[in-house]
Amino acid sequence: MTTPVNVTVTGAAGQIGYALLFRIASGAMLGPEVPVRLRLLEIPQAVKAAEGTAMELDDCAFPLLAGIDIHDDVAAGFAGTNVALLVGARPRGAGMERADLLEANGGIFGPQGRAINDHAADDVRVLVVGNPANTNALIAASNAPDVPKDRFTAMTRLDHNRALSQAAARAGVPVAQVRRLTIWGNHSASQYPDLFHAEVGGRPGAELAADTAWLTDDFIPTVAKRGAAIIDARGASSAASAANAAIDHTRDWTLGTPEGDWTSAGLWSTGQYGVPEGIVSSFPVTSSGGTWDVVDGIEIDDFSRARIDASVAELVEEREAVRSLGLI
Ligand SMILES: NC(=O)c1ccc[n+]([C@@H]2O[C@H](COP(=O)([O-])OP(=O)(O)OC[C@H]3O[C@@H](n4cnc5c(N)ncnc54)[C@H](O)[C@@H]3O)[C@@H](O)[C@H]2O)c1
Ligand SMILES: O=C(O)C[C@H](O)C(=O)O
Repeated sequence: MTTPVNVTVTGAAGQIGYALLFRIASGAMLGPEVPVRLRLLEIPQAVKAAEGTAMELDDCAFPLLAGIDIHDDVAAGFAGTNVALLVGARPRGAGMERADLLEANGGIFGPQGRAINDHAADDVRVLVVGNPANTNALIAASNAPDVPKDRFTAMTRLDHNRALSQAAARAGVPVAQVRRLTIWGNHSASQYPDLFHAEVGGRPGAELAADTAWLTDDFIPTVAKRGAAIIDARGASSAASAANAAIDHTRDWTLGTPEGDWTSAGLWSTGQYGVPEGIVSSFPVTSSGGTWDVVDGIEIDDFSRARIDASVAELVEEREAVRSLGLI
């Protein structure tokens, strides 16, 4: 039997955790042949709820599920981990300023980065879902000096999937006929969903984007503010779609992206497309052999440049804030 892959999920007793764990255990993330051992990492108050989820996982009798461990200690939670999904984060509370949120999350992602550095497997791959996802990924990566920076990613796949769906609806084509869309920048309202290089129903995405009123007043804000719209409608942030995006991201990272397409992921910038080095920004990416590569050679016009720059400026500000707090 193949050796099980160790998958750690933080915030396992939360909403996203509940939508995520069963799909990982079913084989949707790493493939139908790969057994998984789940490590659920929670804060002490939520361990009992995680135990309930583990009971339900047992009750599914998933053939690929090789074991479940529950931890409230970061070192144990990441021991030997191959895939770490960092979902648990501190939500913004009433009266909390952005700096308070960054500081509270620094208290989570700094120690988790150090624990990954010291205890995870050599091939560890990390996806940060908990918000602010890009800067939390930056904090975790900065606290893991022995782990290559390209192993830390932030999730913008949900934004990417939202953009695919909006573009397909506009063109009246199935979502499978939308390819090569890009989310640039931050997983926040400043992100830039770029249709100009996409293909939609066999036609250039630039044809859809030529309707500037629709592009700027509808498509871009609908995608960028979708998270807030879901919170408004559900009274809670997106969970099943976020879990689905985490599955998509990790599956593509591990098994590769389809030929002729690309996707979006938050990666440690090495300066591509004028994005400053050392921030975690979303880029157009392909994956093969377990490595993300930023797609080369995309021409960026003035319209796109201004929007990419604005989102990147927000990431640089977040980096300065966490730097001044001593978190990186
Ligand atoms: N990147 C994205 O696209 C995206 C999309 C949706 C939600 N999110 C974010 O994902 C995060 C989780 O969302 P949710 O709806 O599951 O929240 P939730 O409040 O339902 O669950 C969060 C869980 O994290 C746990 N937790 C808190 N601190 C922890 C720590 N230090 N270690 C381990 N676990 C800890 C909590 O006990 C809780 O069970 C939020 O930050 C949310 O904003 C990101
Ligand atoms: O939790 C949020 O603030 C929103 C979430 O990041 C989302 O995009 O759905």
